[in-house]
Amino acid sequence: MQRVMEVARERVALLRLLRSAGGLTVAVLAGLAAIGVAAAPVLAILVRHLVDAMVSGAPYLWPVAALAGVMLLRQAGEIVGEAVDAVARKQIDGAVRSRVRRLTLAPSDITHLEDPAFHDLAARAGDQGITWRVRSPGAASVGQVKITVRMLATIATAGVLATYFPFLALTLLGVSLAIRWIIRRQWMYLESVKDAATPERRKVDYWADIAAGPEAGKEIRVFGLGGWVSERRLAAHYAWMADYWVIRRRVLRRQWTTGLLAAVAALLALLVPGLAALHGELSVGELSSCLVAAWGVFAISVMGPEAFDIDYGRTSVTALRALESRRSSPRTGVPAPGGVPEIRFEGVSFAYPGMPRPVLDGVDLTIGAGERLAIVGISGSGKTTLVKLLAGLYQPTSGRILVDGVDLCDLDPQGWRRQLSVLFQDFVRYPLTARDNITLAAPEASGSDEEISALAREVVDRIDTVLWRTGTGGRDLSGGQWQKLAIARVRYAVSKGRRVVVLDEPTAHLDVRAEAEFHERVIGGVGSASVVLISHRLSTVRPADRIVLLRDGRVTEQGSHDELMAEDGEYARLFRLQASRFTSEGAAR
Ligand SMILES: Nc1ncnc2c1ncn2[C@@H]1O[C@H](COP(=O)(O)OP(=O)(O)OP(=O)(O)O)[C@@H](O)[C@H]1O
Repeated sequence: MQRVMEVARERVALLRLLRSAGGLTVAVLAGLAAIGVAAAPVLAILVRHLVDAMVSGAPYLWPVAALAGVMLLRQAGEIVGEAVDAVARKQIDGAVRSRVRRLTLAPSDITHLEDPAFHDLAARAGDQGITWRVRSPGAASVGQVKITVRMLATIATAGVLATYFPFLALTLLGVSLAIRWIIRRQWMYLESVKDAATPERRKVDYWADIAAGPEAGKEIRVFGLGGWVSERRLAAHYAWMADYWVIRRRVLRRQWTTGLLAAVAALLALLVPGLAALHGELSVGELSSCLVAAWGVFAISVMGPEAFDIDYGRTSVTALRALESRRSSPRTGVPAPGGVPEIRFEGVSFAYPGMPRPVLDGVDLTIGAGERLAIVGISGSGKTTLVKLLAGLYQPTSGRILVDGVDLCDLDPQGWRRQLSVLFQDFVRYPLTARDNITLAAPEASGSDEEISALAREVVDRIDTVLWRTGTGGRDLSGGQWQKLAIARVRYAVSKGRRVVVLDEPTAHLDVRAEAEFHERVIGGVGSASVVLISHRLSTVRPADRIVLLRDGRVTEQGSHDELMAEDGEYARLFRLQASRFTSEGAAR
């Protein structure tokens, strides 16, 4: 019973999706549905009048005209229906995809983006691509309309047959629905097998993207990985489909049961009215009507394409519901304090979801208002993670981050981020204009052409140059030019009022001159804002007010460059190691 309720809920949810198709489309669908429901029983009735008139020699012009009219109407309905269905499908699919995108973007942190279960649900909820059927929520929703029409038409046609043979009508309806139920169960089982393999399907998509996308194109060619990538894609495809193929073969072998049931039902549908006509209990017209009606009832046993659309697409609805239920209401909080804040990490620990060991393990650190703080440490010591916590992209597992004494968790995330300007180590190279690549760091503000051009001068002549290598008329930048543009992005955001600047490896791609000028031009140019600078190049961090060394998830050393050198600890050792490589002594070694 619970399962029946669940299926009914799914079906209603599918019909509800129609709201996204727009009023006019739904109205036309409803009109076509009415024609679809009425056509089959009306045809069965008209056939009787036509045949009886012909047999008795009465005029049969009007039954012919009526019959032709209904058939024409049904045919026209099917033609128009194809187009309207396509429109409705597209509108619903578009709406569902937008919904999934909104749900993906809604959380103010990024924990969900690293949860495979979230990605599986998002893949199921969205358009599932084109296999031999279009597997999408729109197709399922339109399919639900069609199946509803078919069911109502079948019941009405069974009603026509029941006026002569109620028991036959009921039996035929029962057997036809049973056949349908069996086939549907088999296909649903198959669909659940495929659904369970969604993580495998994502791997197929990954390998397909790697093979065809521009990102990995260079390495694939230089490493000679073309064949290997194709094999991995194929292997992923087999891993995804292997169980499915085995089970599908088993299901196909079992089709004889439904074939047998169908043969018995067809025999009954022919024999019962036929024998009655032989015994003079039915006129030829009534016999024709019964046969047409019986065939109409029997037709419901055939799983039309819409049934597959529903069973393939209903997983979208279930997944969308699951995504909705995971949605937490957007985090709000108190407005971020005004002015340049003091930021204090108090015993902050953090482990990535699903990871056994914490990356940060009791970090105590204060970033004074207006301070130029550098964070150094070996690769993987947690520098970027600290920045992500500072930006509120993750919550500390324990401990807290205070902004002018207010817990970061209690601050309005959007308001807090309006105070930050972050240049991530893996900053995004947006396939947009140079202007957009700069101004999107402070989308709420507007910048004059002059100021944007001044910021972009070193990189491009025209700020409206499109930086999209695969786009028509676009051009690409070198790694260092992109980094300069990303730095321009930060400077722009600071000019629009950001008060805390975070720079994660901002000079990694810069040439020697640009690196040498970095401190004066970029750090010196941020005015009273605080700066958190992360770099492996210790020459870059040397002028900072304070340098912090992260090790084993904790702050182990801190002080100015001179203080740390005097301390002669890990920082001093790393600094000497780097410096020695530029001295004749180091070069000779
Ligand atoms: N999204 C993630 N999920 C799981 N573990 C992660 C994730 N991001 C980073 N880590 C792990 O956390 C640790 C710290 O990574 P983080 O990027 O903060 O180091 P880092 O000090 O910035 O390194 P680098 O100097 O190389 O940039 C690493 O061991 C890394 O493998």
